[in-house]
Amino acid sequence: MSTPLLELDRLTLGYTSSPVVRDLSLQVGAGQVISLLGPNGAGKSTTLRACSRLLDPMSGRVLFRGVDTADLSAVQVARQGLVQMSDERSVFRALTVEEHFKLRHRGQRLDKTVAYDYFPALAKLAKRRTGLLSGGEQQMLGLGRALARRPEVLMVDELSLGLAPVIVQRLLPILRRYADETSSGVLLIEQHVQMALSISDHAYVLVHGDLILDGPADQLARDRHLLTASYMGESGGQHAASEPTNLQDANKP
Ligand SMILES: Nc1ncnc2c1ncn2[C@@H]1O[C@H](COP(=O)(O)OP(=O)(O)OP(=O)(O)O)[C@@H](O)[C@H]1O
Repeated sequence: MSTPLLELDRLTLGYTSSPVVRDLSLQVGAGQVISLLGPNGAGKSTTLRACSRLLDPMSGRVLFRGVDTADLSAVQVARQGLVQMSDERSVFRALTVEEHFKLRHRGQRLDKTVAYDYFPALAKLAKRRTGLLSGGEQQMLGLGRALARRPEVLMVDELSLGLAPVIVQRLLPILRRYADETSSGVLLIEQHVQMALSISDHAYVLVHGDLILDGPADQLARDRHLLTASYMGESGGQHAASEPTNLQDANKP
């Protein structure tokens, strides 16, 4: 198998001496959309912080294109293409949509043609001040700006925050298309679980910092009971002492 674009290798993370994510291994391959699911406080955002180099691992490694990122700064990993959609969410209300693409992002140029290709509606709104955009349009601009950085792995934490499900349903497939068309990877945190699974190849479920379950997204989408049970900590054992349930392994003869 080729080297994954992003690999978390037995990652343990925390803010104090007690870890909030334990021994997490996960992979994002070229052209894959991977969901990281789990209830509130499970450690999902903490995991993305470590990938973005905003938090040093207590143990374990984050590898980008097979290279340990431990010696890289947050700006360096982002420049190399491991990008978290974050501050793109905030818009400058007095600037137009077009003007947002002239702003560099931590020194990186934005390619507005990429954003307009994925969101033709943005091109039509180019001259509008962003203070006058709807919440969905602002999120479109945020995602458009993240894609305009041409990430090799894009990490998205709760695209749906504050948005109506119908808008999320329109935005999420863009991530699928981006992965398919550019062979980039996407690592997605999303509370709309079924919507996330519908665009994902594979999903991992974290509960209280432990990987409880992982498997092909279509299989998890079909087995809602297993997914619900995992959120309740009933699948594969509750804490690190037990092995996580891997649906692919479980199905091997
Ligand atoms: N800056 C911080 N300092 C100390 N503890 C933190 C910090 N940020 C998060 N935590 C704690 O780490 C744990 C995991 O939080 P995290 O935000 O990663 O969870 P999450 O799965 O993303 O949750 P949610 O879905 O609610 O966003 C929680 O117990 C949280 O209170």
